[in-house]
Amino acid sequence: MESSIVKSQAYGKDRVRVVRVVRHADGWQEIADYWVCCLLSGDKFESSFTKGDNRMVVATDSQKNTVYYLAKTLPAATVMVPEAFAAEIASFMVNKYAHVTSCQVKVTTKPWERMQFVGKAHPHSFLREGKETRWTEAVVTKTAPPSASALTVKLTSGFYDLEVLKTTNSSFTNFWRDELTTLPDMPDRLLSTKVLCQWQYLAKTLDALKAADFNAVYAGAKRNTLDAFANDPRAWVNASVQTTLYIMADRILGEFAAVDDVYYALPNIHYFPFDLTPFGLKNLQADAEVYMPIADPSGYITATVSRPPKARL
Ligand SMILES: O=c1[nH]c(=O)c2[nH]c(=O)[nH]c2[nH]1
Repeated sequence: MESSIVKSQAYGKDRVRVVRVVRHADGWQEIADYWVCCLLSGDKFESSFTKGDNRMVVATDSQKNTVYYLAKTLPAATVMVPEAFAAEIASFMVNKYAHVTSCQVKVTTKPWERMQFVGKAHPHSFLREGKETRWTEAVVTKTAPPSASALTVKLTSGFYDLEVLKTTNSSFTNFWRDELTTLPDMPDRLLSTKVLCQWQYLAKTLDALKAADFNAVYAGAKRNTLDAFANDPRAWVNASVQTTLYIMADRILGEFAAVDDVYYALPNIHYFPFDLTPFGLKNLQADAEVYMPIADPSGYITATVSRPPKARL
């Protein structure tokens, strides 16, 4: 047992709940509401796993305190953008502790929407809609530990649980057929999915990342997801989930040069027309009007899409 080696380790605090309010002089207020996960790694922590030696362990309680400390002391504009906040927390940790070689910070948020009254935005009241969850993860690593002079950053952002449904313009036909096939061609069907979308930023330094407009990319990823799903005619010709996924990702890469690749996981939440022929009613294929949603099992279509090698800088 004692000869076993620790292949990898990371420890810290998960689900740190922090709410930051920004109060402007004219009464306009903003809110950010986060769950933060902060994890540290470094060889010096190995003995805490293998030898019960905690001397180098920065308590997870102190890591939690740091998140609140930075939420107060960083510029408000940084704290209000999840990507910027995550990258700053991770850099702070690797800069402050020589024995921390890498820090991974994940910030998750269910955004509060500002209330609107007769088209007028309320200055300080918000509404939580049951919409998608936004998250980001910054991993800051020292390239020449213990010095923090050279840092690389891997920044990934995304959203999940964006539920969508369309009642036509989806199909699944001409698929492989053999003795195990029972599904008929579906030239027109309901399509419903719970979108998970994530993208990686091309830039690998904190300075280069500062140029990216993270909120615009997030809004654009969501807009392209919805627009491809509902409106892109390319997704109607051979309108499988696979085709729809590729078009969504291709549009994001086309719009945002800062994005290196895009990953989607799209469950195909089946809505099957209910067979009413025993009651003398036509409800299949072109006659379908009454459906039975099937929670389990669902299809599950995933892909990571990037630019062709020559198009990457
Ligand atoms: O869009 C789809 N892709 C599939 O791979 C598949 N398989 C299936 O049974 N239905 C569907 N729909």
